[in-house]
Amino acid sequence: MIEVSHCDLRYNQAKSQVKVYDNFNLKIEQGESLVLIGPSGCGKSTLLYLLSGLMPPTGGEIQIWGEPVKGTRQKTAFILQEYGLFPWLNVEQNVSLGLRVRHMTKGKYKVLVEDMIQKMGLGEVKHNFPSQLSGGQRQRVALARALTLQPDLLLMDEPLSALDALTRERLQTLLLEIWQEQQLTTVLVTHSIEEAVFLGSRILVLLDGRPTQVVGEILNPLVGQRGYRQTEEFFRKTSYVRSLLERGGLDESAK
Ligand SMILES: Nc1ncnc2c1ncn2[C@@H]1O[C@H](COP(=O)(O)OP(=O)(O)OP(=O)(O)O)[C@@H](O)[C@H]1O
Repeated sequence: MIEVSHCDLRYNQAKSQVKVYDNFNLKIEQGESLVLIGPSGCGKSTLLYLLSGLMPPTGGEIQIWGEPVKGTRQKTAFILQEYGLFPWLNVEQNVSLGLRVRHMTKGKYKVLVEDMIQKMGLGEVKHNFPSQLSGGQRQRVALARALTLQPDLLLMDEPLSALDALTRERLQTLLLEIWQEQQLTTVLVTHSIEEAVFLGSRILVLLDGRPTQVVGEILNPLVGQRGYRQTEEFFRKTSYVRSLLERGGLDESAK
């Protein structure tokens, strides 16, 4: 289990401090696909940074599988909003980067990288540079690079937001397949209600308060079922998430 216990997080700004998290608690079970949704600035990315170990909490503790997080971990993969690809490396080199950094020999990583490139449908563009790829292809390269490292926790910050609607749906399906096949624990940030309900086995709706509050926690047991997007239950869940977000907005303006 992943446990965020009594965490505080404050940012120093020009003349004040922003208290984003105050005594925040969260548990994530192994194999869950947790989605974070909420208005801009409510603290979604900050929570990912805390889980990644890139940013220590100002108070409290985070444990992953019983181990306190004290900096980044090899088994946590983090996909950022702008893909994080190196423009001077081609697809193959970008995908193999993590393995090379870990000093895996070329003989070993070549096979793994080629497998992943094929799985992600990048075979035809493997010698291309990021500038020669579409947004969807770049996103698949970022995913491929993360997955070659066989993470046990995959964090994603709005990974599909820059894509056109159809490419986005295709990649949502790919993410779902990866999550189901590998029983990966994932935490994904999105602004899209449909994406949250399509991908999240649990959805946390956050409110832009100071500190951040969880205004809704929705279990979504049918996630991953064939044709889920077309069901009444899917529609019901998206309406519910929307109503929580709207109520959050109303509360905010009533302050
Ligand atoms: N490095 C920083 N220094 C100071 N304040 C910050 C810093 N990073 C974020 N903040 C503030 O903390 C709050 C939460 O930011 P965060 O990026 O986590 O929100 P978010 O929900 O991910 O937003 P978005 O949906 O726009 O990406 C915001 O008010 C933001 O202005």
